[in-house]
Amino acid sequence: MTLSFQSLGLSDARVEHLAKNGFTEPTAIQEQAIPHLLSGQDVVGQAQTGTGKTAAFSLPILEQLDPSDKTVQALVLTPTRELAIQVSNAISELNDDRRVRILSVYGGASIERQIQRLDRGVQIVVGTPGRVLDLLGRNSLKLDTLKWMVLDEADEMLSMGFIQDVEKILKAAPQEHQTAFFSATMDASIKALIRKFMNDPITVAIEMKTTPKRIEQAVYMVPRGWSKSRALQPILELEDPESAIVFVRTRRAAAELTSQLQAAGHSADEYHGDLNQSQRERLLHRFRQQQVRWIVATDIAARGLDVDHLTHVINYDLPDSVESYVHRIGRTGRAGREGTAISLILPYDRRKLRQIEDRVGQRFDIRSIPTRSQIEARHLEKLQTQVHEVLAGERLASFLPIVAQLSEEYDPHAIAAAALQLAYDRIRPNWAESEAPEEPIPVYSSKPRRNGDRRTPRPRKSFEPPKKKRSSRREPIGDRK
Ligand SMILES: Nc1ncnc2c1ncn2[C@@H]1O[C@H](COP(=O)(O)OP(=O)(O)OP(=O)(O)O)[C@@H](O)[C@H]1O
Ligand SMILES: [Mg+2]
Repeated sequence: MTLSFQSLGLSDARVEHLAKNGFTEPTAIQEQAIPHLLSGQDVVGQAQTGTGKTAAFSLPILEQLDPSDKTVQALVLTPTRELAIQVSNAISELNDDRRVRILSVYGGASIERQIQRLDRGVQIVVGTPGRVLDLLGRNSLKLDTLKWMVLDEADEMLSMGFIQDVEKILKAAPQEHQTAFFSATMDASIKALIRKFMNDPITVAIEMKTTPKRIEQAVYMVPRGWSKSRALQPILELEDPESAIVFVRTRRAAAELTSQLQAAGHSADEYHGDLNQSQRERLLHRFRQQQVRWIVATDIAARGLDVDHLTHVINYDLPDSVESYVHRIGRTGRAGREGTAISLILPYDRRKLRQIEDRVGQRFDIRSIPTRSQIEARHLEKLQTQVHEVLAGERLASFLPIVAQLSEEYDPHAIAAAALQLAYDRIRPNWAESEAPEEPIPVYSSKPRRNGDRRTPRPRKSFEPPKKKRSSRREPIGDRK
């Protein structure tokens, strides 16, 4: 049974405001976390990507903060700048009291302007650790009246790359405050840190062992002797993504693949840490406005981003960690929508793939690169769906006189087929330039699996890092050259 927002302890006015924003029923994490947060407890909240964790931690803060007090009462830390902006926008949308001021603070943007805003009085600050520390150091941000501290993407924030900054920030907060950690992934290694930073926390965990069912996950093997960029082409022809994030490992790979996609006439742009902050924000804005269809990104886009029309996530390169896979694919299939996640693999990726399978509790069947006839069939199927939609619409009537005229000479079936041919020719790939094979290319395997393929998936708690080289330290979300 789903509870209402009201029964969770939120005020009538807030519930009404939520309904206006399309929030009629709480999601599972909201249902379970909000009452604990309202009662003053520390909370560790784990729930799948795209299930409304932002509102789960923001609503109790908005409900209980004192709007007449102009000092900073809540601080939310996020691992990336764009996430700081997005979360502060989300909180602003949930807020209906004009006295409540929310500010995002992050690097790459004018610190003076952020200081001015803080001076004028802000109750909720959302920021990246680096800039928050900078502002604390200048005494522009003061935390002595802080009541709530939230780590969004907590496992990332407590990873080696961020932990020292986070500790310094926590030291600046008063003893008495409420702490909340939220993420879609929390591995066992952060338990000790939770004990260190939290006061008898309650853990609210929802469906942690799997990824959202609404995300269809597909894996393609790059054929022997093919480059990945060549293999990507028939996949894009088959899927024809409305809107996609293509994840690559390095900034350089992002730039290269973007150039290739653009040269082939696609609407694509690159998104990574070599861009300056205003370029990053501008691109994300164009992507949200659907002015760019595909972005080629490093892992700086893996966590938290909420772009509602995103239909596809493509792992051009597999991520380094299983957590990152979960977050990347979670950019699609949000808030009850459907989405598709596609991964391209090479034979040596099989081990990593196995770890991903264990984590998401699913075996993937490895597909070979789409053939021309598969692509053709998919396009015809799509065309048929579109014809159904057009038949249900009204604009159709204006074409009827042409049909009447043509039917003096031709059979109506032939006329319909001719119109379909015209439509199909516009959407089908240009086969002369296509890499799509005529015949399926067999998926090759390096070694047979030792225990055969019959193992049932066993969800695992966390990712086992490969034995060599990598230590348990993880880089902060950033990206590689
Ligand atoms: N109760 C609700 N009713 C309708 N939509 C909701 C509700 N709660 C959240 N949403 C919407 O769901 C989307 C995803 O929410 P959010 O970004 O908070 O997910 P998340 O759990 O933080 O995901 P991630 O792990 O990827 O960060 C947002 O667009 C948000 O507006
Ligand atoms: Mg989130």
